[in-house]
Amino acid sequence: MTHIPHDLSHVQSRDKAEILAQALPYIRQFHGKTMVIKYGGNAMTDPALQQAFAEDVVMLKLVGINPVVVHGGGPQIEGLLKRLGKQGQFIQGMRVTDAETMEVVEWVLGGEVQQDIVGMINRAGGKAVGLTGRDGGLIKAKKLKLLDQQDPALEHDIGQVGDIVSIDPSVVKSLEDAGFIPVVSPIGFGEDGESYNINADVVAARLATVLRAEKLLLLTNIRGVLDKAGELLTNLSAVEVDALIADGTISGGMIPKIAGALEAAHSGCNSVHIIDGRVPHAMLLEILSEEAYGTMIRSH
Ligand SMILES: Nc1ncnc2c1ncn2[C@@H]1O[C@H](COP(=O)(O)OP(=O)(O)O)[C@@H](O)[C@H]1O
Ligand SMILES: CC(=O)N[C@@H](CCC(=O)OP(=O)(O)O)C(=O)O
Repeated sequence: MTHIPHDLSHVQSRDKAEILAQALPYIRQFHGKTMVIKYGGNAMTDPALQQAFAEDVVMLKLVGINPVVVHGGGPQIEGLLKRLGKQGQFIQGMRVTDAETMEVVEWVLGGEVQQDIVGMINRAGGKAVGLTGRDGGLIKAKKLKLLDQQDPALEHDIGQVGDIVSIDPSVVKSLEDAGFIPVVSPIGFGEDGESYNINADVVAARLATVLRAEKLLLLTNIRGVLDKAGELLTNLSAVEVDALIADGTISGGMIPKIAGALEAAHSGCNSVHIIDGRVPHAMLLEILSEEAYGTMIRSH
């Protein structure tokens, strides 16, 4: 065992106390505010990180902040599709969703993944409640028209992928007010009750807008948005994002993420960040300390 000299352990506990004390102004500033946290499927693969995530969510609630979790589950959907002998296909970061894939999406997101997260938060001492877009009429959707990025006259048919028509946040607000932590699966419902698969970043961004959330945090499996040389871009505006998409620096799953982030920033969400969910307690550090993490998306 390493011996810690008395004076050094003293310094360490003083540092710890300072870190805790630093949180006070943030707790005061954010008390009573709503924060939407997108928990990406890639960020939830490690059990120790899952535990840290659940503890952070409970901690936020206990200090008077209202976290609303929107979860993904892309890799988990991919896993079940593979077992069924199907190969997933994506266009502009959106999964091509035929009827069978839609069934898998509903099982995996609305069932397994949602209930895992609800269970983890509850074991950490919170009171989480799982919702899909059907519950309380939360997410109304219609079929997404996906236009080709190069030729907008060309439309891609990607099946049952949803475009959000409206969000009725009353069920989320009632749960928040009653002390619960809503955990939302990104599944929307159409006029005839048909289900739609919606990218979780898009749902998180729209929910943050409708709830007038103080913050939108998108937890993913990368440090933030990177440039061509792999360097972290610490903050980005719409004009800069357009250029990065046009030259191919931003691609795949980062496209809906950044589009959602921009939408939320434009619609008045005070701060929007893409952060690394692989860092233990990344969310807590971003919210309750002066450190800046990941990429901040600016509205101008
Ligand atoms: N410029 C970029 N900077 C960072 N990641 C990028 C960029 N362009 C594409 N990506 C990809 O986007 C991925 C994050 O999106 P995604 O896989 O959908 O994550 P999540 O499951 O968290 O939503 C990264 O792991 C990376 O592979
Ligand atoms: C239309 C579409 O692409 N839907 C996503 C929904 C899950 C998701 O967004 O998961 P991540 O956040 O882990 O990527 C999908 O089927 O993978």
